Parts: sequence; structure tokens; C-alpha cells
Amino acid sequence: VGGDVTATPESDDNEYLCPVTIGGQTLNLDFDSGSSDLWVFSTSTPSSEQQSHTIYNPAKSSTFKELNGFTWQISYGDGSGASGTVGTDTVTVGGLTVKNQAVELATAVSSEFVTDSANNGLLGLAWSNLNTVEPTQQQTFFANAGPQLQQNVFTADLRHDQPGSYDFGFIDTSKFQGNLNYVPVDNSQGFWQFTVDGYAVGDGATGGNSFSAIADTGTTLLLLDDNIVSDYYSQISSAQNSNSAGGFVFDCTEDVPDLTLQIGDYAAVVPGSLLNFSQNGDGTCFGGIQSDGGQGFAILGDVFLKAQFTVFDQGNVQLGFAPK
Ligand SMILES: CCNC(=O)c1c(-c2ccccc2)csc1NC(=O)CNCCc1c[nH]c2ccccc12
Repeated sequence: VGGDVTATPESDDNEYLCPVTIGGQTLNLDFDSGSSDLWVFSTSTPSSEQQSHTIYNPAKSSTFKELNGFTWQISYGDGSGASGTVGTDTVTVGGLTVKNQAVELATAVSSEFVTDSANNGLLGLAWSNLNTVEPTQQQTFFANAGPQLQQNVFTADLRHDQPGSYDFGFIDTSKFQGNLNYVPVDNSQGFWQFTVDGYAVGDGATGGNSFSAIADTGTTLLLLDDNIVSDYYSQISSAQNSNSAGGFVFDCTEDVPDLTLQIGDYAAVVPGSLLNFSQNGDGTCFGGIQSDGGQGFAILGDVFLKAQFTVFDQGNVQLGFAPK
């Protein structure tokens, strides 16, 4: 048994939304390998915050069960967050069904989510030890689906300005070139965390120290250590770190170098075209590489994942990468 679902980019590839059916109601959710809560806009969300969102109505689902007294509260590094109550329902993604899946109903959501009308919630795909439900932590959709999957994996094929896909339970070899390169994952912090062994800017030599990184479909950009960020932008003459723009910008006319991350034997190339992320409207462009804010690990978000086919292997606790 498996599932294949289309991942559609919002403007500027800011996020990727996938249709999810919960108790017979279909909402577009952001699949997020950087968190572990499945939460949705619902009839419990204040009407002032529901705005033009598609909301889930548990009263209309014959399979919804309230988890009485259970609550959740999540906050993300960009200052956004949400909180609420919990129930279970039947959740279907691309033909793959999980019964009694914890579904977290938002009773409060931050403004970033209220104004993002295309996003009706998140489906967490990190490890379940990151789930925020109290008093009893809940399993993710992928953890619950694991036992019924042919292969205990899901794959991400995100694309620039065009639909991509997530597959659950199988690896579609037509979606990548060559062989998959696997690296071990340390899931002790709940992330798909692994070691990057070095980096190269443009066609320069690979250098630098090894560093820890997470594969994070829920983060838009490629967030790296400040030293690497400075090294990268030193190669773009007009680059500057702009407070008003919220990060490094450069003239849109510039030739933007590739970034290569050495992951074991695999040289993961992120083409310069993806590193010129968006236009600021004043002739400057916003970089796809930005600071990780001293997190202690790099966050390889959608900018990185668009350039690779990625296998999230829950069974063997490893990640696989291949060029597309
Ligand atoms: C910027 C979003 N990413 C993070 O905050 C983040 C951090 C993190 C922590 C502190 C400072 C900077 C980043 C570590 S792991 C990690 N990854 C996640 O938290 C993944 N989930 C992001 C969900 C999310 C946050 N704001 C949104 C706006 C639209 C769609 C999705 C989102």
C-alpha cells in the first residue's frame, strides 16, 4: 500500500501545499519534515482568524473522536505558532489511509498563518518525539502509516514554480537520475538530522568543517552557518545584508554561483538559479541562502530540496539523495 500526492508551490515557492482528506473533508496542508504536529484550521478557530481558509468541521465527520482534555501548542523559529485541542479521525493522503490519526484543531493561530489563506494547516513529517500534544504525545501520520507501507519511506520531489510530489511507501526511480546516496540520520532531537562534510561555492574547491543539518520541507530557504553565508556572498559583488529586506540581497543582474554541499560521497549541487530566490521589486533580489540564526544546525529547506530527490527512510533511520 502506498500514496502519491501532488505538492503545489505557492507564489515564489514559499511553501508547498498538498490535498489531505480528514473525515471526508479535503484541505490543502503544508507537509513539514521539520515538525511533527498535524494541525488544521477548524470550526474551533476564531471566525476572525478563519478568514478565507478552508476549515475542518469535526461535527460533520462521522469518524471524528474528541481526545478530551488534550491540548497542543507549537511555535516556530520565525515567531509564528498555533495552539488548540485534539481529536482523532481518518486521514487519507494520495490514497493512503490512516485511521485514528491525531488531528489537532487550532483554537489560536498567529498572524503569519491567518494571512496565508492557501495554507489550512500543517502535516508534520518529522519524528514523533517532536509532537507537542499533552498530556500524551501523538504519532505522526507517517509513523502511523509505517506498518502498512511496502517500504517504510516517504520521498520528496519539490520543484521550482511547478507541481512536485510526495510518495509514501515506495521509491519511484523515474523521478531521479543515477543512484541514491544514503546517509545516517540522528533523530534524537526529532529532526531528519545528518552531517554535511563540506561545501563549495561556484566551481571552487570543497572545504570547510563538517556540520550538522536537517532536511526540512517546512522551511522555505537554505539556512546556513554565518561563516558559510559570508563566504558565499563574498562571491557576489553587489551582495549586502539588508535589514529592511530581512537578509542578503544583490542586484538581480548578477550571475549567482552554485552551492555544493558534500554529503558523504554525494556532491549535492544547488544551482545558482535557485539561489536567486525572489525579486524585491527595486532591482535587487533576495538570496535563497540566509543565516540559520546560530541554531547549531543548518536548515536545508525547500531551496535545497528542489534540487534533489530525497528519500526519508523511517525504517532504516537514514536519508537518501539523488540528482533529478
Ligand atoms: C522558518 C521556519 N523554520 C523554523 O522555524 C525552524 C527552526 C528555527 C528555529 C529558530 C530560528 C530559525 C529557525 C529550526 S527547525 C525549523 N523548522 C520548522 O519549524 C519547520 N516548520 C516550519 C513551519 C512554518 C513556520 N512558519 C511558516 C509559515 C508558512 C508555512 C509554514 C511555516
